[in-house]
Parts: sequence; C-alpha cells; structure tokens
Amino acid sequence: MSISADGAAGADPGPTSRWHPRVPDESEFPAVVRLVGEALLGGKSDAESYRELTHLDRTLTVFDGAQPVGNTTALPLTMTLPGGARRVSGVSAVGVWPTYRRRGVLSALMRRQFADIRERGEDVAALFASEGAIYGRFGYGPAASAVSFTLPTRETALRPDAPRDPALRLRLLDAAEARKEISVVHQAAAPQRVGEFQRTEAWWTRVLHNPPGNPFSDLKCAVAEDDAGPLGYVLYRTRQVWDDHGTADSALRVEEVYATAPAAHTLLWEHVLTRDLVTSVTCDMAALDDPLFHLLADPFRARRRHIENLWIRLVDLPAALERRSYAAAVDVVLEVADRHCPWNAGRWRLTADTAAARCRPTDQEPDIRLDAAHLGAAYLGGTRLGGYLAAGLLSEAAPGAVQRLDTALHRADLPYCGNVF
Ligand SMILES: CC(=O)SCCNC(=O)CCNC(=O)[C@H](O)C(C)(C)COP(=O)(O)OP(=O)(O)OC[C@H]1O[C@@H](n2cnc3c(N)ncnc32)[C@H](O)[C@@H]1OP(=O)(O)O
Repeated sequence: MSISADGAAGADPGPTSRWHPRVPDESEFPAVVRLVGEALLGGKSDAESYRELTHLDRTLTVFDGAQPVGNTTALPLTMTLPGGARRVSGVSAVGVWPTYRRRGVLSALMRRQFADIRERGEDVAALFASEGAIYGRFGYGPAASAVSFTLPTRETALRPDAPRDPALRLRLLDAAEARKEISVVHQAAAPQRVGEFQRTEAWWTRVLHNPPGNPFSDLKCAVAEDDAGPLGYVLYRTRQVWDDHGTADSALRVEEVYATAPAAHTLLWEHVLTRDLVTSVTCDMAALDDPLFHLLADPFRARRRHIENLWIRLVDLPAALERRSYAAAVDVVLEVADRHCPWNAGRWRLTADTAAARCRPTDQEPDIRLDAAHLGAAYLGGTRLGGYLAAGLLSEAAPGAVQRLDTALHRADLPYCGNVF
C-alpha cells in the first residue's frame, strides 16, 4: 500500500486492469466526441470544437466492444515554465461514459497516459480540473489560482497616476479582423507569464469563435498601438439591457486582455470601463496579480471570486526538476511517493542554484517526505509546500528544509493560464 496526496490508498489499476486504452481511429472519433460531450454535460458544439485541437495519436480511449467508454487526450502545448517555454502535455477531454464510472476506467487511462507522455520525452502534464477531488490521487497538484470579478462601472475609476502614454491610440474592430495583430501581442506576452502557452491557429479559431445562441454580442476587439505596432488588446462582448424605467443597464464581459506595455493595459481597461450605456463589467478569469487590481482607484469595488486554474503533474520528476530554474540555492533530499508513476518513487537529491539544477537518485536519509502531487503543486512557484507541512500532509526530518525549498521554488509572478483547455 502506498500513500497518495489525497490520503487514499485505493485500488491500483495496474497491468491486471480489464481496461486497455488505445489510440482511436478517425472513424471512431465521432463516438469519442459524443462520449466526452455526454460525460462533461457539454453542448455538442463544445465537444466538436475539440477535433481541430486534438491529435489522434495523443488520444487514448477505452472501448467496451465497439463502444468508447472512457477517453483522455494530451494536447501538445508550448507552455511557459520556470526556466523557459517547453512542450507540456495538456491533458484534456477526460470523460467516462456515465454507466461505466467508478470501475477503474479513468485509472487505466491515466496510467497508460503517463507512460506515453514519458516515452515522448515530455516531463510535465497540466490540466484544468472539473472537480477538485479527481486528480490529486493521480499525482496532480493545484498549481495556479485565478479570479473572476465584476466592476460596477459608475463607481469604478483607474488611479490618476496609472501609466498613460499620449502616443498610444485605440482601434475598435471585429475580433476576427484583428486576428493577426492580436496573435503577435499574445505571442510576445505569453513568455512573460508562467502557465501561459503559445496559441496555434486552431487555438485562435477556438478563442475567436462566436457560439450560436449567445445572448452577448459577437466578439469585439480593441487594439492599443503606437507607431511601431500593437502593444495590447482586449476581447469583449456586450449585452444591451434597458431596465424597467428605460434606463441603460447594459453589461460588458471581458474575455481576455493582453498587453506588453503598462500604458497599453491602462488604455484598454479605461476603454471597457467607460463604454457608454454599460453599468457592469465582468471578467470570468484573470490572474490573481493582474495589474488592474493595482490600478483601480478603489480596489474594493472589484467583487472578486477565487477560481482554480492549472493543475500540474511531474511525469518525469528528475527531468522536470532539473529543467526548472531556481530563485536561490538549495540542497535537499526528497523521499517521493508516487503510486501512478513508479519510476518517480524513491529518494532524490536535488542540488540547485540560480544557474543550474541536478536531481539524482540517492540513498541518503531524506530531509522531506512528500507525494509527487505536492511537487506538482509547487512546481510553478504559486503554491507553497509550507502549506502542506502545516496541514501535516508532508513531513520534514531536517527543520527548515521545506522553507528552504519553498525559497528556491519562489517566483516573482504568479502562475496563470488564460486559456481553459
Ligand atoms: C482534464 C479534464 O478533462 S477534467 C474533466 C473530467 N471529467 C469529468 O468531470 C466528466 C464527468 N466525470 C467522469 O467522466 C468520471 O466520473 C471521471 C473521469 C471523473 C472518473 O472516472 P472513473 O472511471 O469513474 O474513475 P475511476 O473508477 O478510475 O476512479 C479512480 C478513483 O478516483 C475516485 N474518483 C473518480 N472520480 C471522482 C470524483 N469525481 N470525485 C471523487 N473521487 C473520484 C474513485 O472513487 C476511485 O477511487 P479509489 O482509487 O480510491 O477507488
């Protein structure tokens, strides 16, 4: 029996599992789409839009006869990580047919997927979880948080000393027309934030899609630019509303803001906050440390709600720890429990400084005993191992070892991914 991050010691869906995941073929894909749509209670178009993004050879499906009963895929994402951008497996489209749940289908899929990811030479997997209780047992840890928020426009203003540049201009256009310009801004902004990934054409098609039946307008885009070109953009939708007295009460929903200069950021937010007829601006997802929260004259006016963002899994633990950058020197022996990637389990000596890192097997006594999920949570620098220590979920034999490791893993920015996958 092994310990796991969720404290459970459940059934091990090892090679004796009755489920044998395999790559589906093109003719089977429509049934896979239906399975994922049904499991996630998503609309048909939701699931279908995955086809463009899905690489069949990175998809695994469990069949019972001809019927697909479980699925997962690993999207190839070039994600910004501490240490630079590299290929990450973006795990998505996870679903089990409702009459097959709790019979080990997901466990069989996860186990096979980890082996495939490792074989491809990718050391980190990332996902957005539908529920918090699913992925800890598989060695994923909650690595990033985000906020959604609402701003009542009549009570909201930006600080007078917010950076403003008279050389900047703003253009409002249909989002599809702006595709090329804004992709350049996004490409430049993504490396600045741990957790963001570079968007392919298929991703842009998905981001700029206008779903039928949406009560909000088609996507609009405001681009902030100077003579050298675009420096930022905001994508948003509006909904025209008149209250019972015939007074304008319209809503504006910000889908995303990316800027490579602080003054562009100010200009874009001032644009959405001052659109005529709008009384409330909402944003479904933003980084916890989005510059906007510092720029508001009264930050209390932003009604914020905490939401979960990326979960991270170190599939090849020594490779992932060696490829990471560190904020301070550390020399620590870790004893890692890993039920689903047994090649990670055991003792590792991590020796790192701000220039390089080395992670090798050792038989030295451990300083910290923890689960692979704890290292996944801490990997992006947004979750402190000290929290798990305080909760009694990991232990340290050498006093201060967790604090030293947290210091080395520290990042000045908070991790965030602006694209749910
Ligand atoms: C990255 C993404 O795509 S996120 C989307 C995830 N998908 C969904 O939420 C769709 C709806 N749910 C489902 O399709 C399924 O219930 C799944 C995929 C969450 C789980 O699939 P199952 O085949 O039932 O999981 P499986 O039987 O392998 O369970 C493994 C273990 O996880 C536990 N578990 C599975 N799902 C959950 C859950 N939602 N909450 C709590 N525990 C869970 C099981 O009890 C079992 O525990 P044990 O090891 O202690 O016995």
